[in-house]
Amino acid sequence: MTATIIDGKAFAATIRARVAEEVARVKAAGVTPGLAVVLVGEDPASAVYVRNKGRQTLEAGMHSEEHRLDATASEAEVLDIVARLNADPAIHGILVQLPLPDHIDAGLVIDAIDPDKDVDGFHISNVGRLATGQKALVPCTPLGCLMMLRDHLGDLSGREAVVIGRSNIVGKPMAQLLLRDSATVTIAHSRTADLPAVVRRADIVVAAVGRPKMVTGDWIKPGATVIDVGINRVPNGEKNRLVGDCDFESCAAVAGAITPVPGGVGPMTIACLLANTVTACCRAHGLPEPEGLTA
Ligand SMILES: Nc1nc(=O)c2c([nH]1)NC[C@@H]1CN(c3ccc(C(=O)N[C@@H](CCC(=O)O)C(=O)O)cc3)C=[N+]21
Repeated sequence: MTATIIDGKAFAATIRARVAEEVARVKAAGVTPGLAVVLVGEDPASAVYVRNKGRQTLEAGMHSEEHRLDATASEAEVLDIVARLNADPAIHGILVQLPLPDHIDAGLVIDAIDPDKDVDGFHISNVGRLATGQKALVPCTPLGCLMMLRDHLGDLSGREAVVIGRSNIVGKPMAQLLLRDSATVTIAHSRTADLPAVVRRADIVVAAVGRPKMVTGDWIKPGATVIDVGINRVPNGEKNRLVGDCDFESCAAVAGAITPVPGGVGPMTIACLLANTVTACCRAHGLPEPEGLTA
């Protein structure tokens, strides 16, 4: 194995330490950043995420609250909670955990969140602000990926980046961020002709498709930087095991650097959620924004 392992877990800990410093600064100015998470029903895949998020929010010195609703809750009930959180001055960040049950229109709920409290960056106005280069709240997973890429590679300008996956949550905002850093960006997806050949051009590969071990070493240009966003649960004896969208062993034999799963992108996502909450708090109160924690 030749690739450098990009330790997202360790990097995320440094980001959280920076967030804690910023929280202390903001508190000294008389405000405590607050994050509210809304959960509808039980999604086992999200359980670890929710637990870690709540703990790390408190560890950073912020206010944290969880609003749990039954899986049978109506759309109106969810919209009502969002409206109350929008109006609550103690709350600077609102995250509605996805996926929502089928009977609730997720687009409607997301667009009901005050865009200035939308720490997921999923609201249509944050999507538009990012795409047009205005000040936005940026989705946490792509933001975490960008931080790791900048940390590892420095300047991204002129680099060939291939994003595999076109979701609104990862693929599209990732492409926007890479473009803003002047990379040459290709978005590949399930209909891309000769996907391996497209990926082989890339200096930067971001895999966000949700298919275990889909990307193999023969797709990777020697020395490329590989960011594996996939968090796939696959059966492993009695228990489940987490694997990424990349086949780690074969990719690591060719890549210059690669993120592991677990311990790569996942912890950075949570760190960026905390960072976005502090950023949103500073903007709401006209305080200087944290440096190095935004895109
Ligand atoms: N509105 C919304 N925003 C989200 O950002 C969002 C969401 N809904 N729904 C669920 C997914 C999932 N997600 C994860 C984040 C971090 C880890 C994470 O920290 N994973 C660790 C360990 C996980 C483990 O051990 O199971 C790792 O990869 O190392 C996992 C999953 C955010 N999501």
